[in-house]
Amino acid sequence: QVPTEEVHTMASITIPSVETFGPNFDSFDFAPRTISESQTVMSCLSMFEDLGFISRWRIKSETLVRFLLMVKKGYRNPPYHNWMHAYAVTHFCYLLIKNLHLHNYLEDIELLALFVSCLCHDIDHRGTTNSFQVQSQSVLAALYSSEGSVMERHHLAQSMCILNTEGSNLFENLSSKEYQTVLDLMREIILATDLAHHLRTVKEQEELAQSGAYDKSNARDKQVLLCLLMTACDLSDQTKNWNNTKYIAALVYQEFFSQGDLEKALGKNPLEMMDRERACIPELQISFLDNIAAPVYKILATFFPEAETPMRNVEENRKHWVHIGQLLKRHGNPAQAMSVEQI
Ligand SMILES: Cc1nc2ccc(C(=O)N[C@]34C[C@H]5C[C@H](C[C@H](C5)C3)C4)cc2n2c(-c3ccccc3Cl)nnc12
Ligand SMILES: [Mg+2]
Ligand SMILES: [Zn+2]
Repeated sequence: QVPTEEVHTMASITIPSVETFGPNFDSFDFAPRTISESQTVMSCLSMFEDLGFISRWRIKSETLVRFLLMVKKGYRNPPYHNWMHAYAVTHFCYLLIKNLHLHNYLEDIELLALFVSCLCHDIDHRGTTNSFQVQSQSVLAALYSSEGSVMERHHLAQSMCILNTEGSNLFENLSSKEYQTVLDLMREIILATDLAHHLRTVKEQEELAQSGAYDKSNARDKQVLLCLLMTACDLSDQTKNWNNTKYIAALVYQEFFSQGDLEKALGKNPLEMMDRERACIPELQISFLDNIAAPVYKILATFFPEAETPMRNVEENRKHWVHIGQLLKRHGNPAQAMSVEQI
């Protein structure tokens, strides 16, 4: 539940145009984390309006405001997996819809589902991984570990709760068929944010992109594309300037190292990337870019030539990590893990 007066105030104002948030708000080079947290909900309203979702899906502004405030409140405050991450991911989805003319590849309802899934995809994240849920025998593991993607199933469940709450059901004016479709799509899309799932489907994404035979009437083709687009949004901090990328790495490894500390306290051996004593951040980030992030934006650029900028920026960021790695070798003690503050 969110304060009623805040909802009414925001719902009564006219929604500002997206230009309010910066002249190049709709460009791939725009860094959404430069928007202050106090402006994020308003700029989400502007994105919904600018994408034509409010009129197309007859969304009441009071419902939209309450939904956005409930989603934002649903996020905790770990270093990385917080509301600002969800906002940055959602902004990249806005960029994709605006710059790639996705309505030629996907139905309107699929674009709505993708955009709303970006907002909700990490709700109530605790800053720990799926394997940590199982290792620590958390409540969430008890609920979902038999199906896998423990955290993603929880993010989905939390999202459904908000949509099922009177006054924050964004889809209240959709037909029952549309309603069922958008929830089914959100389920597929949010579960696709598990990187282990992504690694199982990336080959198919690559083949579809290279075939040049994408078929908008083929349900499987659309599902494969939606998963690619969602992962592209989730990793989009890697497609911005070096300052942003460096900052994000500091946040991600704060989360990872805190989990590693917890695992050691539980008598477990953390993965190297979670262990502040062993991790070499430049090395780990170069392999994350090579094995996970860069292929996503290469495939995206194969589908959509307009998506060249994000792909080039990832390549640029990799060069910075190589340079940092060399500096560390030359000046630092290679065994000593670079502290995140030193990045
Ligand atoms: C900058 C950056 N670095 C990251 C380095 C590593 C990993 C990561 O999960 N690696 C893997 C490596 C193998 C195979 C699977 C499962 C596990 C074993 C763990 C993935 C993620 C990283 N990541 C994310 C991110 C995206 C989606 C979910 C969670 C996160 Cl944290 N967003 N930004 C970053
Ligand atoms: Mg996630
Ligand atoms: Zn995420």
